[in-house]
Amino acid sequence: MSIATDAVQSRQARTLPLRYVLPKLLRDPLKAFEAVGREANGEIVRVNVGVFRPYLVTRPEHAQHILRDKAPNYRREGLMWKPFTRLVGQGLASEGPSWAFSRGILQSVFSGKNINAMTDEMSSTIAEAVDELAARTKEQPSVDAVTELTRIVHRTVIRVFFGSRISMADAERLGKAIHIATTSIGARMLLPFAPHAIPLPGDRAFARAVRTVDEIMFPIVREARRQATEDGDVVSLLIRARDEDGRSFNDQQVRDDLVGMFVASSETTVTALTWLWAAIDTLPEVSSKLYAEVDRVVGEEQPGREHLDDLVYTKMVLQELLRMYSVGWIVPRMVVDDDVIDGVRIKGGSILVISPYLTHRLESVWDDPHVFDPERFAPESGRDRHRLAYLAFGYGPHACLGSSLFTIESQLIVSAMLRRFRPRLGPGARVDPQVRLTLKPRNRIELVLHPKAKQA
Ligand code: HEM
Repeated sequence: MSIATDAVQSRQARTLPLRYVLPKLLRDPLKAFEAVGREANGEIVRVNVGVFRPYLVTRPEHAQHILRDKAPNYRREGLMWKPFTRLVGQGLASEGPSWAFSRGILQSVFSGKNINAMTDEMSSTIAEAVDELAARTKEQPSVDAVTELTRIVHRTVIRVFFGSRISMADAERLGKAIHIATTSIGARMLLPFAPHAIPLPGDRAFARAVRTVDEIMFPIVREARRQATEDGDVVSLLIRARDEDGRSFNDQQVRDDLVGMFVASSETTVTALTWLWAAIDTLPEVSSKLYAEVDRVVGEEQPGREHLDDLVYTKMVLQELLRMYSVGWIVPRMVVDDDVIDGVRIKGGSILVISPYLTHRLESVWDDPHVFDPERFAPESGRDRHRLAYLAFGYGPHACLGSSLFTIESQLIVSAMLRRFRPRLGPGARVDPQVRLTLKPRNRIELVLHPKAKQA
């Protein structure tokens, strides 16, 4: 389908009124969001949520217009990003030349042979962490999924990012400080117009957490620059990296983008892997196929680079997981100049939200979208789908830089866990998504790590 952009024949977007949205929004925000998606039915609408009326975009063709064809007109900035830059600086979370510089450097670091070296580091770290978990849960197999997956993912990310440049104690402090910073920022993001002179809940915790991050990060970066080694940890890679014009990062930029990547990579991965066990718990056909693949491909070995190509079904399950539980459930943009998309006028200066969560539930795009079915991602299927039918990692100039790292890390974590356990949800565990910066489980998810029987 081509997108008509003719201003003369254009019309206003239909607005879904506050009285329609608000009661549902208060009862259950995600259900309300789904109801809004059904009502919009692929059309571009404005959603009246009181203080502002963002455009909501769900159709793949419309998303392509925004994320790729006219990307410069839809900037990933806006008031809601401002507080975030105090934690991650002016590189990745900004737009324009400083973002392009960061993106160029990071793209060169997170590619090709560096990813292979990172995979080897991840493989041994994950195996160690899961073996420790197995030893700890011998007597008491019931655990909190988020706590244990956070342990595994943080340890892995910290090893890949810092190598041996950080002590265990500082690694733990850093993980905690970044967690506090990202969770205490909520009020500022919800009230983007509030001046900084007016204190908001979370401000002090946020400022303390950022100070802790700086106290840990700057000495590591300075020491790595002084030593100038050829090591493969991300700190060293960032210090050595050059963009196309031969420019390199200063210490502040290394610190900022490391923190940015840590934030982008940790919570997303933990949340996705928490959903996994919940999603397959009631689907014996999916789980037994997954177990059989891991048993056949990995068996008793330590999951590593050599197994990845054969963990095909595991990868399909992860793709389907991010279709149904799109951790990045909305992708917001600021509209720069007036535009017309498919006959609908879009006003410059307004906010527009693309929703992977809703795109992934469009009946016109996906067969039985509410059914968890990894076969949609079988190597031979899905050829007739629009490229942007699947938006889990965004698209265009801002597309996720960590999608391959996520897939590799998750294939390794899932297979390392299935080498030791048959995880099941605890009795009475409820799986209820909650909308935050990412789509998270509302309640504690208890996992029972039944030990896997030894293979004959
Ligand atoms: C479940 C895992 C993940 C999901 C669902 C996810 C999703 C996304 C999405 C939707 C975007 C696009 C945002 C936009 O267009 O505004 C994005 C951007 C980004 N992601 Fe991920 N991501 C994941 C894991 C990772 C990992 C592991 C890393 C790093 C190692 C990472 C690094 C980034 C970065 C740096 C960007 C910003 C790129 C830019 O603005 O140029 N992500 N991610």
